[in-house]
Amino acid sequence: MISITAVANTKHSSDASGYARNPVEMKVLKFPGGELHVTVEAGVCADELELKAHLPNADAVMTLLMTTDALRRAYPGTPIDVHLPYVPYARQDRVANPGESLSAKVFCDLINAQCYRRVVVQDPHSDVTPALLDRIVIDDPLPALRRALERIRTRSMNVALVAPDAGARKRVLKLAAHLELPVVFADKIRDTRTGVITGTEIQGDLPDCALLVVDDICDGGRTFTELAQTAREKQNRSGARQPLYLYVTHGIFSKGLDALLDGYAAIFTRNNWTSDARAIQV
Ligand SMILES: O=P(O)(O)OC[C@H]1O[C@@H](O)[C@H](O)[C@@H]1O
Repeated sequence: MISITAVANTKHSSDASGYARNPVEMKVLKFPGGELHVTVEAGVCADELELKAHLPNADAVMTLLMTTDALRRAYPGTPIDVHLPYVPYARQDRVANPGESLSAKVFCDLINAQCYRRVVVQDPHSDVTPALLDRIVIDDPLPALRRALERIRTRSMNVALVAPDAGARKRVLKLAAHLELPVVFADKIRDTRTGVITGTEIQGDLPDCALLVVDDICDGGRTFTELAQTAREKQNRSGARQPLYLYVTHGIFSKGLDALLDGYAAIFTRNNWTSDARAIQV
């Protein structure tokens, strides 16, 4: 879904904030052949424009590009900020096998060509996205994670963060340092040709406290169901039974929540792509 807000400076009016924020209506049509057509409302008072775009598929990406063009024509010279909580294609950020495309670069080049004033994203998958996207602003990840921790702490006092794989390690270490929490490391074993996860290992002993697995994305969920199983086996061997929780910024949950909820006492997310309210939005 894409929404547009017109922000107008009202410093000389009675509005206390100094800014008026008004929605800009937009219409998206799909022709029988599959092509899209976008029309935006013209004439809304705007010193700047904000686009919010949830981009779960290629039609949504095309709609964003056409909306941007429509805005440039209807509001010439007005700066546009785009908020892309999830950056699609950011996960394929290196060429792992000869002959592959570099998807992250293809998508970031498309966004850079739009010349937005700012591109605001949440929890980019790796350092490659900030390196490729011009004028990127990364939203502070701590408030949402703190809200998840508050919910857990009402059930059990101490919490350790778990980095589910090597890719998550740097992110989780940084968050844990800010929050002064211990960290547990896990390693996901994946076949790079098929993408299939073939196992998970957890390093060392598990601390005697609740465990919060933290990652950027839950897609099909295999990373997390495998990790939950490995954690349970480890706990069974040591006789401990610390509750396991999951926090992901982008809750795609493409295979639903049932299998995940077998392994986790609660699932927290900043962006729930599903209508399943069992994933707690924080
Ligand atoms: O296992 P699923 O949920 O399909 O995929 C999510 C994982 O794949 C990675 O890119 C994400 O960072 C996360 O670790």
